[in-house]
Amino acid sequence: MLQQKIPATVITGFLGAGKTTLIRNLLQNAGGKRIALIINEFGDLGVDGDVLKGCGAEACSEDDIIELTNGCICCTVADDFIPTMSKLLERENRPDHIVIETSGLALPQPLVAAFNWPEIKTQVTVDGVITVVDSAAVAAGRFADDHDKVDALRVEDDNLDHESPLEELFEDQLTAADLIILNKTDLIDAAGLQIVRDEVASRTVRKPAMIEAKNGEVAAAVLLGLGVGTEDDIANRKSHHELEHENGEEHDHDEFDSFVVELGAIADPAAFIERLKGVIAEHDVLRLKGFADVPGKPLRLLVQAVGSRIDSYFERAWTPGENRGTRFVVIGLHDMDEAAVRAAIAAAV
Ligand SMILES: Nc1nc2c(ncn2[C@@H]2O[C@H](COP(=O)(O)OP(=O)(O)OP(=O)(O)O)[C@@H](O)[C@H]2O)c(=O)[nH]1
Repeated sequence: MLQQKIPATVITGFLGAGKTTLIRNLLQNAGGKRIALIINEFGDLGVDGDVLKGCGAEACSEDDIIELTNGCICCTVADDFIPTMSKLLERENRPDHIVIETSGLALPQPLVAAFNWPEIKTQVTVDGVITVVDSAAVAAGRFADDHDKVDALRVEDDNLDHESPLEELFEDQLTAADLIILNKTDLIDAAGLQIVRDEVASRTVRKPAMIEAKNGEVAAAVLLGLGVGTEDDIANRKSHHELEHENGEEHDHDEFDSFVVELGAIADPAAFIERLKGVIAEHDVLRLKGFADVPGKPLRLLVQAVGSRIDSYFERAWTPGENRGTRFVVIGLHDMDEAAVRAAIAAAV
């Protein structure tokens, strides 16, 4: 008998938009579905996988969480993603649904196109691409901040086809969407939300449905079961890169850079976080996340910065034998001064 194809949902969206938060909520409310999760992160510290392990054990045990850390999923489709999917599909106990969290810097298009590879196409279909949007960042003009500058340059140079890397990526992730989640609505008012709706709508010609959310609280029935089969429509959702390089030139992430900072214990987390806000603003760090060792505390402190908005909470106990320490991944544009940022973060302790 022919096996039914397993539906796979791709969750994308810029750095810090709330993808992991949405998935955590989904795993905790999966309604009996067994979900396999493939997580891809930019930067050498598997924070998202760590945050998700154990949070929805019934829907997704630790074995069902697979981390792809070898670069952005859109560039490692052949070497990483396809072999991972093949292994997953060989398992005796196949999942009901597969959820893939792309890195915040990934283009979803090459990933979705991979579902047309023969070894995948017969067994899995893309249920839909869900793009999570940080509404507060959009309302603050985060993805359009170079607009005037770029427009002015365009007047001088007709050949200019590049927007800012943030803006391009933002549009590419929206272009791929079957459903757009306007997340973080708690951080903006009604007028701000209207600006976000208009801004997001103006950046996609296909006009997928948009729903509002805070803390990624969206019912599993809304997220899963879109039934689109996105892989069959991927030719209509070309990224800027594909439009500009129809000759097949390789896409890369040269515009962005990341590194890991290791520090000693943080004795006064509140003061550290206040100082960190200043460092992030001064150096235009896009994203910082990781765990801190606070002396005298049995739990590790999760620190999450998206721009200079920082959340932190004690997350779980350090396990016996685990190396207590403070480690953060820092992500910024490629011209970020790594040495200066490292020094400034160290000085903030
Ligand atoms: N105020 C507010 N904060 C949110 C909301 N959703 C997520 N966050 C916070 O935003 C930060 C980033 O959330 P994540 O879910 O890790 O974002 P992400 O998209 O997975 O991040 P990357 O994988 O690094 O790209 C965390 O501190 C979350 O607690 C929301 O709706 N409102």
